[in-house]
Amino acid sequence: MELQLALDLVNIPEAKQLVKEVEEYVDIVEIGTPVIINEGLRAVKEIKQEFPHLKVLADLKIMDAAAYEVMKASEAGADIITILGVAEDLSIKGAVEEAKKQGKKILVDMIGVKNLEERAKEVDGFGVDYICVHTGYDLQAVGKNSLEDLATIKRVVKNAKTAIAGGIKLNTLPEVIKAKPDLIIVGGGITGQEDKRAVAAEMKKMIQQGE
Ligand SMILES: O=C(CO)[C@H](O)[C@H](O)COP(=O)(O)O
Repeated sequence: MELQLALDLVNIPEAKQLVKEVEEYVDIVEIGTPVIINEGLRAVKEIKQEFPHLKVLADLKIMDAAAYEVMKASEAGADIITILGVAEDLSIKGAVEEAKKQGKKILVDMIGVKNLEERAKEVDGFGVDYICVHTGYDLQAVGKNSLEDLATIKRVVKNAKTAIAGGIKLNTLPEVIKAKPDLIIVGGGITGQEDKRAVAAEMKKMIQQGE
């Protein structure tokens, strides 16, 4: 199980500072959609340059023009690029093809997918690298989480790695670990804490113990 730090509400200098604090304990740094909207792919480029030993995920949440956007994120240094599960089949296949050309990986974010089981089976057949269940901020606000969805995709996904995101905190991490996703994505559960390094270290320890 890998741990991904999601950076959403920071600018580039703040992102660098945050990664410095927790770099020993995370496997992947996510440059979140709001950061890319504010700072562009320069954020991906600068983080990859400063932390070349970490994998960087560009959370583009691609919906269209997939091959082009995967190419641009790859050029900026992203190792993993996200596309939405609700995108057209052709877009997801195009993203996978371009990522393979560039030696990169594709994570499909299943946020907003209604027919989760059926769609997860389909996108798993497209050769994507990760399939991620995700409770976005708007559903977190009404008390939802992705544990049930994780169980659903774990049942049907045969090729891709499974991932989970959305509101995971230290106190909810044990039940996530028990469900054994390949990748656990944590944003505010680390970035919103007073002692980020200590929380990241504790999370990493719990994940290692759960393997
Ligand atoms: O992609 C995202 C929002 O769309 C976030 O990066 C993801 O939900 C993880 O952040 P948090 O743990 O704070 O929910």
